[in-house]
Amino acid sequence: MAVTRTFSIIKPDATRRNLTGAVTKMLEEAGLRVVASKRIHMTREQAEGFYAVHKERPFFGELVDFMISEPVVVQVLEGEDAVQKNRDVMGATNPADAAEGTIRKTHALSIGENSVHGSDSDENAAIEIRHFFNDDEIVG
Ligand SMILES: Nc1ncnc2c1ncn2[C@@H]1O[C@H](COP(=O)(O)OP(=O)(O)OP(=O)(O)O)[C@@H](O)[C@H]1O
Repeated sequence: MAVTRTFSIIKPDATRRNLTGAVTKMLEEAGLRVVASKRIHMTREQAEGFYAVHKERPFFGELVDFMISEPVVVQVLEGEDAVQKNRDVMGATNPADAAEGTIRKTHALSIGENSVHGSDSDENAAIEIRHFFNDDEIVG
């Protein structure tokens, strides 16, 4: 299995509750290494651009409002099969459906306020990483 990278966001419901460290610990314990990390307050334009694929979904406005409500922590994670490893430790989108021991089961509040984002493919990971990080900010 190859060492790859994925992109993660610790969402406002988690940063607001001082869970940046707790969430990062779960990512690290799952075998992912944090090779870049920064706390940012997304602009509306950034959030709308990032979630453009969901533009037609009924929850789009709510999702954008939530993502800009408080700062987030954006991270690049590295590890064997990083995209899948991250999605496994995140758990299902809806915390009610998430497996025991996952980040969303442990910390998420609802399907919207679900504590973390993780890329869903290697291709999207590369696009999302470029959206938020310059090459010199990533130290592997
Ligand atoms: N029914 C819903 N109501 C409110 N918010 C939702 C709903 N469905 C999804 N969302 C929000 O939109 C995000 C993107 O939805 P998607 O279906 O791509 O989930 P995901 O792939 O598990 O999450 P992400 O892309 O954030 O990792 C979810 O993480 C959640 O915050």
